[in-house]
Amino acid sequence: MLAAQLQSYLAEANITATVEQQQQLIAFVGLLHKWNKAYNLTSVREPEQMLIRHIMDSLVVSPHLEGERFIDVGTGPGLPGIPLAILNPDKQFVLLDSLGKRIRFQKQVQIELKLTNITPVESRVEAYQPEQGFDGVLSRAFASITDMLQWCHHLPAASGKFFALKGQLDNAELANIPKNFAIEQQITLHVPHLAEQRHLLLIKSSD
Ligand SMILES: C[S@@+](CC[C@H](N)C(=O)[O-])C[C@H]1O[C@@H](n2cnc3c(N)ncnc32)[C@H](O)[C@@H]1O
Repeated sequence: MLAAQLQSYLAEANITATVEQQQQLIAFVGLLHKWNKAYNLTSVREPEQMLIRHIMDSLVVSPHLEGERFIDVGTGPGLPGIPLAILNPDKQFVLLDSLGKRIRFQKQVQIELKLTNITPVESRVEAYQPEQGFDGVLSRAFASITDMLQWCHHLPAASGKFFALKGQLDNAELANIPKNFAIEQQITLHVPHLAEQRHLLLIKSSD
């Protein structure tokens, strides 16, 4: 049932996934559902809704990713990082969150789904010092754009950018982003069967 739903949502969104990737996505939903009570992972309780609100909402970002190395800041249970890692096995994803129990959940997912391209990290983002800058800094339901840029300015490589997944855009928030950053592109995302507006902001340092 869930597998058929996923297949039709992927077709609607024009996203290609192998049978194995589809199985991994469904298994991820199963683990989110199984461990949600114990780990308090998401307010979305039903697997059918998780498919739309978490899996598809993450996957629609995939066609817009540029580069090989990404960090998902404030990833919680691995959103959008884990669905994107499943769909893009050639890209690497650091999944960072300050809450240990969410990182423990991600490690369990990593083992059960045999994901070799994710690295769960428990840290506050402000304190995290990577050896190398990232091509992309992903965020979803993390912080205001201004706070996110202030806390994460040290993370992208010189050519890297921020990929901020947002709901309804707040004009005041957009107008007030720090002066040394510029919104390069504002993309409207279409998530099958989701009524709410979704946007992806691509932001670059203008220094
Ligand atoms: C609302 S949740 C969003 C989780 C996920 N990105 C999603 O879309 O479902 C925000 C997450 O950010 C984490 N977080 C908040 N401040 C943080 C910080 N300074 N450094 C790292 N993680 C942080 C929280 O622990 C929480 O898991």
